[in-house]
Amino acid sequence: MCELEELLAVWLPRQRWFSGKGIPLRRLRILSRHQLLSAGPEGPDLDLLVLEAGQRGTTSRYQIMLGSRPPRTLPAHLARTAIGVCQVFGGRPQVVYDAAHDEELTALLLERFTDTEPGGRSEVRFRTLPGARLRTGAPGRLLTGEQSNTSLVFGRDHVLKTFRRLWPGPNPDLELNTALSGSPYVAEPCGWIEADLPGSPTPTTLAMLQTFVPEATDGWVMATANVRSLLAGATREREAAFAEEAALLGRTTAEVHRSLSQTLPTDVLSLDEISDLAEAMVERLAMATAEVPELAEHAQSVMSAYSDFSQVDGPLPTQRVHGDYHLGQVIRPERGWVLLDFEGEPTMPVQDRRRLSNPLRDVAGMLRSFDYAAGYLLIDHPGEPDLERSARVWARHNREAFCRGYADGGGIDPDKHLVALRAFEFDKAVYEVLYEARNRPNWLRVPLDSIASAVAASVPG
Ligand SMILES: Nc1ncnc2c1ncn2[C@@H]1O[C@H](COP(=O)(O)OP(=O)(O)O)[C@@H](O)[C@H]1O
Ligand SMILES: O=P(O)(O)O[C@H]1O[C@H](CO)[C@@H](O[C@H]2O[C@H](CO)[C@@H](O)[C@H](O)[C@H]2O)[C@H](O)[C@H]1O
Repeated sequence: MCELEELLAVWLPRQRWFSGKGIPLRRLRILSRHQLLSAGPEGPDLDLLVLEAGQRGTTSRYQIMLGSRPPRTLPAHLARTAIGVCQVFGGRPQVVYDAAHDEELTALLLERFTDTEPGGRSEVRFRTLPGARLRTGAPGRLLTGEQSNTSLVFGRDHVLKTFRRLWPGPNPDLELNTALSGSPYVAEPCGWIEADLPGSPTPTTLAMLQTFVPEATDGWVMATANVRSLLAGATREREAAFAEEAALLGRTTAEVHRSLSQTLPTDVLSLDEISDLAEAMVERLAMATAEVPELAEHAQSVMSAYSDFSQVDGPLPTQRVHGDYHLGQVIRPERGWVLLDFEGEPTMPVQDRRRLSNPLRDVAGMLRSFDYAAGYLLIDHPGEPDLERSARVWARHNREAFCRGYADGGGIDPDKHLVALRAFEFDKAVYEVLYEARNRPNWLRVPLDSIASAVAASVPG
């Protein structure tokens, strides 16, 4: 390992967006380096690095924008982004840092889209979609939050989402947003950055440029504010107002599913394929139970839901879906709900995320999210049965409102497919158990408690 790789090997696993948490990092190497700016001896320089991280026999690729400046010249506000001091690619010692925080450098990324020959033959290409109108000049402000990727907002015009974990080929977020282009329910895509990477026959998407949707509140913030006010004694009218939002979200979801089914391929799962899907759910449960033993006490009941699903009266229609649908993926500007982040579950291999699926998978994701909003607020109120009852009633009302909206909007009626819905919900909750154990252990109770309640609700008597 070179010095820079050694520094990165310590820094990478500590990042919020590193998806291999909990598994030791065995190897790290810089797979490719693309110089985006070299400002001379005083710096700063900007390099786009693709790292290859080896863990437990598998390798994953991550993207970082590496800033470098002469030692002791890193502005104070960037001090906490420093990765270390080392010789960068054989040159003089430099302080290297995560350039996503450096507005002087991120402004340059947007400018690059307007270069007269954005495509060119370079290994990294800045592409724009036909008709996209770009407004440059604003610095790229980093969005903070619980993110799997890193997004930069330019003024009130654009968001550049840089994908941290890279998979070969087009990123599903770009693919689906492009298919939905023109829909009022997505943020209009404007372009993307792609690169030819070693070992990958098709270009890999590095980032996606979208229109910024101003003055929007995220669904998770709205939902948790509503539960919180209810627990603090707010009126039922306030709760009912949010249920209207849940119903509108259901209708919007159905509209988006319909558009996806009209513009991208669809299929039908045979009975054998449904059985295979149930088998994949069983495998995920086994993997999660090995990592989180508390799941074991519910495994039998969850398996029996999967077994019921494997025998449903097929065939089951499939199409491209969101894949990781929850309240944090939807924002609410004045015009109605807007759906974001069609990347699918960030830890799943891209070929699985591109697979056609039944739209009830997304319905189940959102239903889980209403449970989450209620359960999250109960973490700080253990042993308060009245609060728990109110929070659970809140979740039930919003789940019902969402399903009603979904069916009214022309989607499959979730109430008529309870066996499939139950299996998808369990599968999502199992995914969440793994996700929380690896990323936010003090949230682990939220999906575990949901599984326990769903299991208890199915026990006769
Ligand atoms: N086009 C947009 N307009 C307004 N806000 C956005 C836009 N895209 C993303 N955001 C904000 O950034 C957050 C994270 O975006 P998302 O695509 O979900 O990234 P990640 O994959 O990292 O979770 C969203 O929850 C939303 O608050
Ligand atoms: O939005 P991401 O693509 O980063 O999705 C991952 O992180 C989510 C958390 O940020 C996680 O969602 C879970 O927590 C949410 C509240 O923070 C809740 O609304 C979701 O229902 C719950 O699944 C998501 O699972 C994960 O893939």
